[in-house]
Amino acid sequence: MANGIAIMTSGGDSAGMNPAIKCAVEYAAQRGHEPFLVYDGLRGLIDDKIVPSTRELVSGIMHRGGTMLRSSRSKRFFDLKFRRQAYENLQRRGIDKLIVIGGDGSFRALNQFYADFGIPFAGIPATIDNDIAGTDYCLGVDTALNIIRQSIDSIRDTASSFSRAFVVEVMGRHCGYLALVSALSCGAEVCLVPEVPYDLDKIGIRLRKEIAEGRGYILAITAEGTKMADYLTRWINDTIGMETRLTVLGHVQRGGSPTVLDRIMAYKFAVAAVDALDAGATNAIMVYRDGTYGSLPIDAVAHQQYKLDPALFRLAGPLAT
Ligand SMILES: Nc1ncnc2c1ncn2[C@@H]1O[C@H](COP(=O)(O)OP(=O)(O)OP(=O)(O)O)[C@@H](O)[C@H]1O
Ligand SMILES: O=P(O)(O)OC[C@H]1O[C@](O)(CO)[C@@H](O)[C@@H]1O
Ligand SMILES: [Mg+2]
Repeated sequence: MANGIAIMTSGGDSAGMNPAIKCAVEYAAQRGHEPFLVYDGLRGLIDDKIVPSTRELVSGIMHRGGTMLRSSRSKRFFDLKFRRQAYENLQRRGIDKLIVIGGDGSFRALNQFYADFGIPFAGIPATIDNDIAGTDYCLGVDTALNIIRQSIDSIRDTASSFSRAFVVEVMGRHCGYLALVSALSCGAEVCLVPEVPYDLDKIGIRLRKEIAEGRGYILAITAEGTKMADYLTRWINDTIGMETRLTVLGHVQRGGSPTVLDRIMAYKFAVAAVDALDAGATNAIMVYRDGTYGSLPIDAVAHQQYKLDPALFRLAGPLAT
């Protein structure tokens, strides 16, 4: 009987992927499976970049950011012809289960693959965007937040020294989670995210009043999904009358050594993924919700809209008005 489990990473890399790879390999072997590694994500699945894993291959990776398996966004995987090629690569090696560490798009890809060829998979949520429905946490978020925190703390030093305003754009695709948590934890004055309506007139009245009372500098955080960074920079400069600079943090947010939280979460998710496959799950996503680990069927995750935590939503209001 085939007992190969292939482990892969897909979509945007995030810190915590490496600890998840290591744990999945080691735990799968302990449970009597033959672990394989897929390099280059879905592209590698198609192009047969699949090797049996050994302890050596996954040693010394715990502290490294990104993914040692590398990742990709593959147009070809949308095409059945290439998915069939991927299936044949797995079949030849006796691989009958997959663990995918990635985001919602990667889960949809593997769900399509399951519908085509019946290869069960378990998904481990890993994306700095924290935009996966059904889970409060995705691997990489804490590390990204710490990098953003460090950057904003540094920007505050120069903002206060020069009595300037700074607009800082953070990643997150359509999700405002990174921006909002960063704004709250860094004490920003303004935060614009796609999920929360904002009112520049009210923000203007508030900032002018604070400046009249002695405010010397301003920190404003925007989520990339608002596409407001350039406009807000000009608006603060011209309307509020404070010299303003823009910093787009960009891909620096995706790198860095995983934090303790990301390492521990990676282990929990990886063990849960192997256990879920052993228990007969066919397309389950590992989740962490209200302090509890569990799994959800793919439809409750990849085809649902992510919703911002209502408590965060309420805290965001004062920063957007
Ligand atoms: N319906 C689908 N059918 C086949 N392949 C798909 C499907 N949806 C997504 N994919 C594949 O999954 C890849 C990864 O998805 P995506 O680029 O959205 O990243 P992600 O996994 O959501 O991670 P992140 O959002 O953090 O970058 C896509 O580039 C594409 O190759
Ligand atoms: O790395 P790429 O392909 O430029 O994609 C950037 C996107 O990926 C993410 O970093 C992760 O999904 C988003 O926050 C960002 O919009
Ligand atoms: Mg995604």
